[in-house]
Amino acid sequence: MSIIEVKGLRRAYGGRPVVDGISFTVDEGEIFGILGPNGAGKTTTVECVEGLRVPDAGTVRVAGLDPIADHDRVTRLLGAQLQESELQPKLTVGEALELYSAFYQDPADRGHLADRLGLTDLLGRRFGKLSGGQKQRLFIALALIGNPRVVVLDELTTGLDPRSRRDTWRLIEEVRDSGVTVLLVTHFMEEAQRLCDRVAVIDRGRIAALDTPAGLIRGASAATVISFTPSRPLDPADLTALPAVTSTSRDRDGRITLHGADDTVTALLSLLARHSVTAGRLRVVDATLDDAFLDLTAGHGATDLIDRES
Ligand SMILES: Nc1ncnc2c1ncn2[C@@H]1O[C@H](COP(=O)(O)OP(=O)(O)OP(=O)(O)O)[C@@H](O)[C@H]1O
Repeated sequence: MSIIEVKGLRRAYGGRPVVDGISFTVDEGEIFGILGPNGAGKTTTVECVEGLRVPDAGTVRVAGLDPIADHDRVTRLLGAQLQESELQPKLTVGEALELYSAFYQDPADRGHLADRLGLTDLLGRRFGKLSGGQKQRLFIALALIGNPRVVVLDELTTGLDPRSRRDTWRLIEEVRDSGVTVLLVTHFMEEAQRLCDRVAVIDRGRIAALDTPAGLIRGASAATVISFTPSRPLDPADLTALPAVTSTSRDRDGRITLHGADDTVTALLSLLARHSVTAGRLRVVDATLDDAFLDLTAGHGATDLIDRES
């Protein structure tokens, strides 16, 4: 069953459309990812879902409610991650939890929430003294304090070191496992691949693709990446003529990389046999969500988005 429905959403700033007819639904209990290059319209989209921005056109429903007309009811069932600047540096973790729980009629048990998010030992610590990972844990706790059915997390792990990011992923999975639907905006492909049940790739205000991470990879024009160093030079025309090849490149050392499909591998092996060429350090790997993303958003600021850890 869908808990979020977005249909034909449009929003312009100063006459410039930044969200240009976006439609998607999020099923209850899934982690739904929103990916896209900088400025693609991701935050504007989720802010319309949260009722923080008024759409110019289209409809948004959260559990059947209009986030603008039914703002109070939507606020009670949707938890949004705060931005760092929204908390006073002198506020302690315990005070922040107390303050935010006062906004709800039936808040979550603060002690239990602090325990679950590893904040119990930090209750007396001021917000300004927390590490990046500790702040993110507090933001997740504050997003959950009203016992929401949906949480919206917008670039939650940006700026975290790899270990804190992985710890945060585990927490997000636990949140989902507790029955809460997660709408996750991220720039990290590895994060989307690991966490998301489905992903919408937004490019220039429109949905470029919507599928499971595996489906997006399969749908990429080059699902297989082949690299090898031939024992003798090969005719580039023979390589580009291989079935399903979408790109070929050769580096300074003569190593060749082909993007293609399973058929490309078989045909390449026949080509090499026919020319009595051996393939040094032959590697055949599946494309990643990075490859699919770059394919879908070619040339639109996408290079900013590659997970640099990988
Ligand atoms: N209040 C505003 N007034 C004018 N332009 C805005 C406003 N908010 C956002 N924009 C512009 O709208 C476009 C989409 O912004 P949005 O924040 O939705 O993109 P995004 O995909 O979340 O980007 P990023 O990945 O960089 O956070 C950008 O060009 C942005 O500069």
